[in-house]
Amino acid sequence: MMTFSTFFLSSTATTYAVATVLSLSLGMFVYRLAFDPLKKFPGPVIARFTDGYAGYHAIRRRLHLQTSSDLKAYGPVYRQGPNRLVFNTVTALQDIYLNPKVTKARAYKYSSLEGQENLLSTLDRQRRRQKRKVYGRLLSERALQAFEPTMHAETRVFLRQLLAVAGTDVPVNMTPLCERLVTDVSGLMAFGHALETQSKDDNRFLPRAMMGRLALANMFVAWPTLSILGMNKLVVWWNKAKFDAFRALLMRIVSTRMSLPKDAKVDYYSVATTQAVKTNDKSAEQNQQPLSSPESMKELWGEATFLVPAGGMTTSGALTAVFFYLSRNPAAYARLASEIRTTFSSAKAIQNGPVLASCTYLRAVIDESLRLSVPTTSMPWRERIYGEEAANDPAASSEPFIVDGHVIPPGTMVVVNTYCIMHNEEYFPDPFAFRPERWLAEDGEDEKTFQLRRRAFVPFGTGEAMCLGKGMAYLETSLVVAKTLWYFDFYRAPGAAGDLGGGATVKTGKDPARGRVDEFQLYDGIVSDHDGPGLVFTRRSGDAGWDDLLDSQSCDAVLVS
Ligand code: HEM
Repeated sequence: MMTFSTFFLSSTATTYAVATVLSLSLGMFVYRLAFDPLKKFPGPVIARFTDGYAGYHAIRRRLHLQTSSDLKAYGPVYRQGPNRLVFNTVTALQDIYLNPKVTKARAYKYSSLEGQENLLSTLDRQRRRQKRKVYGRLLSERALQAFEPTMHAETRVFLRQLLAVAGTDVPVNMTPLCERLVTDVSGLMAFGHALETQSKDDNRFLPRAMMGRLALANMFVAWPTLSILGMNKLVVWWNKAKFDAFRALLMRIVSTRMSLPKDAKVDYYSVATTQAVKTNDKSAEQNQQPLSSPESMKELWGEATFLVPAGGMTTSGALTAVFFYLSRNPAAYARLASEIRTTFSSAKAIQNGPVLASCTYLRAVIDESLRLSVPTTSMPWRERIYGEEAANDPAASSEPFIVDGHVIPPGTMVVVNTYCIMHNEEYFPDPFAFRPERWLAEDGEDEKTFQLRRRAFVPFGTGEAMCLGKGMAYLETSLVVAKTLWYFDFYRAPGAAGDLGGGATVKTGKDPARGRVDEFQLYDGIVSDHDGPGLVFTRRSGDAGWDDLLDSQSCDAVLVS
């Protein structure tokens, strides 16, 4: 039984605790309202006190939509968290991402769910440069040339699946189909591993598992307090079976590859190890020696958790967006189909080179789809260099950090969101309309306006963390779209199956920001998720040279249920 003295002591302790919390909260409240260096910036009141505002919308996978409507409400700069500012101009892009004294924000470290280190979560600039060098070699033009036959082979499997349903009126959900294609390409590029998700069931959980992880990572970057409170561990524990399966598969891929000689395949593994020797970098060489040690295994697995989704899920977003917009814009569809069918003489002739590059309408369709439904809606937060780096560069620290004419206080994170700037009416009039012609300068527009639009087009980011896979993404998307149009015609499926992927459907619910039926819907994540479109395929008229595909083994397309 509680004695009077223990009751008195505990109630006194409780009173002190409550009083302390209350005064700290009151102090914080007064500071945020009266003395906070960011107090002049507009924004939702709650965002002055907590990252929970952005976190809430990230959890609901609509942070890009909320950011877009907040920018309309508050103007071209607003405060999204206690130390976060969102901008939306091309000058801000330049001031932030092309400033050598600005670096990836510390919030990126929360993108690592299980403590693994990879290019995405690495903050040290020296280490990032080393890692980017390896990725740069893997994704160089020469390496892509060597890898192109693999892309063709995987695309053939994809086309065979379409062939199996062509003419049947059975609707195909393009999301799983495209995800499997790009996951297989990505697995081969990363570790020379045939995941075979297109043709077999075993590893088919992988694309969805990757998407789930990328959504969680995005949530923790938006609201780091969740991670600090250990929610990331709770999420991993709660989804143990899924995390274990994902980890086991990637570990298997990595260890299988490590058991082969490094030059057995042209992939990330061979490039990473060769790089260590070529650079004559002592530490890299030392790292290379114990490649079978757990340390290297851990490092490779960490990189795999970035590389496989970065190389795959992004391109799946691009492909599905192109299929969605083409199926809803008959004039653009007809012009592109004609371009492909008159430029090439056979499906085999569709390959990387000057002829593919001459398909300017194809490129315009891809760019307009990337603009409207960008595969990475996440916020690429940046901040001014800090810590040791800042200490070693006193000149940089003494210069003010200015974005769009605003002096940014130290420790503030700044961002331009790709979805928002690519829907900014100032650069893209009628921003939700699908108009590939924007990219062809066909409407007699002046050069200055056209160039400004190009500067605002940043689906691959800009600056020192800019995408290194841009060439691969354009090549893969161009090959798949061109070959599909070479063999087939496709249409929006009738009924509810045809609504898949657009706004104002059962899936998008009553969210007013998801009311545009002709906008391919994105679900915010480090890589944005999507579903659909639901399409019906037929063999196209004329001689498409079917022999190349007719030797097809059994196919297994993904139908809209
Ligand atoms: C349409 C497809 C793609 C889109 C829209 C896209 C978009 C992006 C964006 C926006 C970034 C910058 C992130 C930031 O600033 O924090 C990025 C970085 C990167 N992407 Fe892509 N990407 C695509 C395809 C690919 C492919 C196929 C690869 C191949 C592996 C790839 C590899 C990378 C790498 C290595 C980085 C650098 C990350 C860093 O330095 O932190 N991407 N990508």
